[in-house]
Amino acid sequence: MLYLDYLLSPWLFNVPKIKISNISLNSKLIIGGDLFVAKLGYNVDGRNYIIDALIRGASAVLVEINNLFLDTYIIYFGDVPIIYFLNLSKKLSFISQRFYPISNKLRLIAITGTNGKSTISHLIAQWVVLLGNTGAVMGTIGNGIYGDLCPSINTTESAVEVCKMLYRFSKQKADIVSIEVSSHGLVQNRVLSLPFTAAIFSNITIDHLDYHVDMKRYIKAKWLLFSKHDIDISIINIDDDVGKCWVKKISRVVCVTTNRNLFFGKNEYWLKLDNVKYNFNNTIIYFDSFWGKGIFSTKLIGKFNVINILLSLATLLWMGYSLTDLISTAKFLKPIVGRMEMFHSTNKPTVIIDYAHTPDALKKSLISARFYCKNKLWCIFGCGGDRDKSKRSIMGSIAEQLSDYVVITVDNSRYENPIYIINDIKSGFTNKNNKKYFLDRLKAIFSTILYVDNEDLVLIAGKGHENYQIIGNRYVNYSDHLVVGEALKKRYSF
Ligand SMILES: CC(=O)N[C@H]1[C@@H](OP(=O)(O)OP(=O)(O)OC[C@H]2O[C@@H](n3ccc(=O)[nH]c3=O)[C@H](O)[C@@H]2O)O[C@H](CO)[C@@H](O)[C@@H]1O[C@H](C)C(=O)N[C@@H](C)C(=O)N[C@H](CCC(=O)O)C(=O)O
Ligand SMILES: Nc1ncnc2c1ncn2[C@@H]1O[C@H](COP(=O)(O)OP(=O)(O)OP(=O)(O)O)[C@@H](O)[C@H]1O
Repeated sequence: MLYLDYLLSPWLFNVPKIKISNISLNSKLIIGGDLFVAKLGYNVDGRNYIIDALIRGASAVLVEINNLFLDTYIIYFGDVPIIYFLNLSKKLSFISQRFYPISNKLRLIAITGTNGKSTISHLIAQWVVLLGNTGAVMGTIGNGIYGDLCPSINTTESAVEVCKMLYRFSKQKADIVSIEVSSHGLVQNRVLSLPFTAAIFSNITIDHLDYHVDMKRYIKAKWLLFSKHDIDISIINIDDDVGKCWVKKISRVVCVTTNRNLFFGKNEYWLKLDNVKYNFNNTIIYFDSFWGKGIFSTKLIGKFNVINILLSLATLLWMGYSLTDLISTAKFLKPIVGRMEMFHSTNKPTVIIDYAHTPDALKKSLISARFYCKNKLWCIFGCGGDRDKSKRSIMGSIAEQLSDYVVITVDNSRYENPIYIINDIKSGFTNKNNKKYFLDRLKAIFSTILYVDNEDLVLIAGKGHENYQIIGNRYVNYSDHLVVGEALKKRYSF
């Protein structure tokens, strides 16, 4: 509970003293005493719901406007002030943080990049827990104290929800929160007010061009985290060309690389891979860094997970965790749900479930999968509807080049006809050999697992942890994990 005049005092002085019990962007969630924020939406104009919010008992309304002359103008509906704000989307994170303050002991870590955000954020939270602290995460897999996550709507939730959750984590005495920050989240200022102890950049490759239009604008959106946010240190993957270019423009940075031939100055912060050994059940990592050298083994598999682990390690080292403790606990880090998760049992084919849904992720997961495959490599995947169409044919071409058999199926078709999506993927193929098509994902996976040889490996890409299929606007129960479990159970030993 807070008073409106105090809440808005950095921007306005003539605001009445009214008790506010909560902030909400959605009129449907307003209950008596709440502040309703009516913003210009991408689908609908939130200002159309002001009356709805008032009927439900809103005690004040903030309205986003484009007109400079109306900025900070207040009209009243009975006793309820309706306040016009220019650039409300830029102020909302600050307003929300004033309403939902966090302890200054809570350290926030932002993770951005096309791929690897969930993996890195979960690795950090897990590692922090292994070291005796309380870690929390916010991102695609869910939000909450590590081990007790609630499903998320967005990778990065709205400015209001982010602050609300941090307030809760702060009360739950979390020490560290790792927050996935999407490019949409940056453009929409969802984390603008947050003081980040560290900001991590994993990589940037083609994705989300339906929203950003071209790569230049997509990169510019990601750069917002490092140029317009409050950050103590940037932890940058310099194997990535964009990351390499950015470190020249950032003053406080830890450079992370898998290139052992790179050397760093005495005054630089750095961490590099010295050597790596990939085994069937684990990966052995040798590294060198500003903080010292080390070796550890991890249950995470897949080449790309090496840089994810190194970025997490560099962040925690910079934050003051001991090198010895980090090394001794690394072997307890668990693979992240739906990310290069391998299912292997004797006399049955090996199956990997991976969330790869971008061209680069699919390429890297297929390259990694090949390493664990003794015979033929099968790739089952689809592409999302109403999202970046430009990646579909590229993913088709990658799957054709890097696997022996390709099975195309559906993956969150939303309002698009799945046949058109499949045709877009097909347009990336150079021939018709070794391809199968299924409009039913369950059948695609079930029949493939029953059909393949014991020595084959089936990579199922795209849905990872998701336990639904989005058709139209309906979330229909569906899980790759359950289907794989049933299919492997059903398969008799050859
Ligand atoms: C296109 C887009 O980014 N939309 C995001 C945006 O929604 P919006 O505010 O424009 O929504 P809108 O439907 O036009 O509604 C406008 C306003 O009217 C309000 N309203 C609406 C109906 C009503 O009855 N009453 C009411 O008050 C809404 O609550 C909203 O405040 O702001 C919302 C709050 O932050 C987001 O949840 C929403 O994400 C939608 C669901 C979405 O699908 N976004 C995707 C594209 C996205 O953001 N993806 C990224 C990256 C994911 C990845 O890396 O793969 C993410 O961070 O999730
Ligand atoms: N460092 C990396 N480089 C390239 N690909 C990666 C990397 N890390 C993970 N991937 C691939 O991306 C997929 C998604 O990984 P993860 O969920 O960690 O990324 P994300 O950035 O959170 O994705 P999203 O924002 O879409 O949820 C993985 O299943 C894997 O195929």
